[in-house]
Amino acid sequence: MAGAVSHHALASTQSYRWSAQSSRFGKRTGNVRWVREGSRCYGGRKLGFVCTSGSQQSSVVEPFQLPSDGNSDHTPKKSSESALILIRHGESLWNEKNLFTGCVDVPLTPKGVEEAIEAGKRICNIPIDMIYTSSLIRAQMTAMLAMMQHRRKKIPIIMHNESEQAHRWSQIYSEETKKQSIPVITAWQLNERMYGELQGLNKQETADRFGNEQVHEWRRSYDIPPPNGESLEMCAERAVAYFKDQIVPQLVAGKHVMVAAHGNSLRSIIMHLDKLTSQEVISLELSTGIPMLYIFKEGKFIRRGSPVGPSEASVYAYTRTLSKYRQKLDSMVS
Ligand SMILES: O=C(O)[C@@H](CO)OP(=O)(O)O
Repeated sequence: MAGAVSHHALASTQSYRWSAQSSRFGKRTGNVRWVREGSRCYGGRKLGFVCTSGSQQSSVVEPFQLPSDGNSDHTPKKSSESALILIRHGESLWNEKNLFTGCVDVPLTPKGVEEAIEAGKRICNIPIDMIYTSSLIRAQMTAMLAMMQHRRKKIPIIMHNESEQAHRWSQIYSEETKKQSIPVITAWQLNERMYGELQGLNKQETADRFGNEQVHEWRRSYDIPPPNGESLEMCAERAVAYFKDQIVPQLVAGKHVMVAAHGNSLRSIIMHLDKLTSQEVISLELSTGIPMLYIFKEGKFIRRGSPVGPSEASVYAYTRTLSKYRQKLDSMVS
């Protein structure tokens, strides 16, 4: 293995995990509410805190610098609220085998398919106008499977803009059909962090060889890259830039967006949204197939946690747009 990687002592011993569970025993770290889940051992350290959903767990994130590209579509509508759903793909065949995956394009396991379907049920009442995925099949499968559960029954369609011909050849010529479709934009910038020379290695065997602390540092530190791979900081440079340049303008224009991506590309985006420090992000863990909801309103992102189920009152009670959308879906089926 090439590349000497410096060894830093791990400063944080807490783990933060998005989950659908709730608990009364919370503590606040900055603008984020963290709730103890229990504990488990990782690399000899006690870990185990959960960041939960529910109205008490909302946090308001400082307003973004809105892009000033002169596009009037991006003018914030005062009354508009947009939903932003972030979802890590379901379990992949290499998650199951405990292999470093990074940018290797591996499909979902049957369990990963189930997770994506379950995630879809949890968000089936939340409006979605546009979907962004990485260019990797596990994120795309997750988005498609989740959308099959959506009550609006729009069909997600991958937009092929890689060449003028691909764009032209994938056009739809019916306005009515377009209205029943959801554009899916694939972007390499949302790909998993490139794991360099760890890709394809077994995580446990790598820890046995290099030590738990070294491997934890490669996996979770902010600015230390694995050998010839990307650090979280390097991953954030492309993923957060893409989020700001391409996705925020859609939210500002009032579009509801789902982003299906990866553990580390989403960690970098959540770090940005929740203003986590480089120490706090070490402990942010995302489970496969758990959808996370933010509301974008008046230039601010409000964390809504992970919807536990399709009818979870707190998700819909909170925003007028979401509750109206759900009422509309209810009236369409009755
Ligand atoms: O192998 C990977 O690409 C990632 C995500 O599965 O692993 P880690 O948990 O180390 O971020």
